[in-house]
Amino acid sequence: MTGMSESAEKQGEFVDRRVAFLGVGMMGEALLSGLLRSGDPTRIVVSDHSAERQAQVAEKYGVQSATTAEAVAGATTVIAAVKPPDMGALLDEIAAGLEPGALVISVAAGITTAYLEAHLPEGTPVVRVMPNTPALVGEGMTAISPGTHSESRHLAAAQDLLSSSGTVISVPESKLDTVTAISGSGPAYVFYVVEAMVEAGVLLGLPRDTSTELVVQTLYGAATMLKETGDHPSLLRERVSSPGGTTIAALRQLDDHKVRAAFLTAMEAAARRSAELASDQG
Ligand SMILES: NC(=O)C1=CN([C@@H]2O[C@H](COP(=O)(O)OP(=O)(O)OC[C@H]3O[C@@H](n4cnc5c(N)ncnc54)[C@H](OP(=O)(O)O)[C@@H]3O)[C@@H](O)[C@H]2O)C=CC1
Ligand SMILES: O=C(O)[C@@H]1CCC=N1
Repeated sequence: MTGMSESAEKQGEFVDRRVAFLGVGMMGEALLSGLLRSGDPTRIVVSDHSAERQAQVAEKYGVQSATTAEAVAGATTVIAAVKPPDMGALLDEIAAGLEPGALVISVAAGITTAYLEAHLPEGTPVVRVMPNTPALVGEGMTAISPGTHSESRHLAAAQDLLSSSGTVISVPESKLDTVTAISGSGPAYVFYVVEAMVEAGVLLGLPRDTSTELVVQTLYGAATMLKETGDHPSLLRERVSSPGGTTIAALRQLDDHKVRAAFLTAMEAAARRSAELASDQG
């Protein structure tokens, strides 16, 4: 520990010395990759049920690899990135080995802070977060909510850690199932739309790589316009739709096929499923 972090710790700040990732599947790897954009690989350790996966990720990112117990020993922050049904067993496995004062961050959909706290030693600070996979390229969207024993310094530490992988906002935990439905699962809806548009290009006779380039750059350009101008999407859509033109002809078909309603129903289903995942764990 440096002299500077010692004095920060004495002043009651949360000093993050070692971060353990438990579970480095799709989401764990995305967050790890984001964290390494500003973090020091020597203070990160990864562990996974799959020894092959653990070794592969450790080698790719130049971080330490360890068993779950070894990873947790000495960790000031533990990031639990296993599937919701695996969370209870993981928490029970690590509870006894957690360092006093260690912060536990869970990324699992639906798993509440109350559930996390019930499986960890009394007083453990926990933060429930809902990230998304664009964290892999530093463009993630993460919402965070504190548990009962999480103080502002813990929330700030979680925010600091996750901000290297993109934007971070704080929301009440009651909103996290909705966040999961919108931004957590959101990249999948976007990829689905991209697939459909690429297929349309192929149907209309374009080579697949040309169609893909057209769609991906269009998506990137449209997202950048939304972000940089701050204009309402309806306004931006209207600017593309010439009277009697091509765009309005297509949009009419999307309305006829109730695509907007389908999106609303789909995201309601995702939010409902997130809430069910909590009750599935008892
Ligand atoms: N994928 C996404 O876009 C997002 C996922 N999430 C959340 O992230 C979590 C992980 O999802 P995702 O990365 O997609 O899932 P993955 O299945 O890709 O990754 C989970 C990894 O954890 C391993 N694992 C299971 N139990 C343990 C354990 N006790 N100790 C160490 N490793 C373990 C699994 O190994 P094995 O397969 O061998 O069991 C697997 O390699 C989920 O809770 C999900 O809700 C949140 C936001 C977005
Ligand atoms: O599909 C899931 O359950 C996870 C949570 C959000 C994105 N992927």
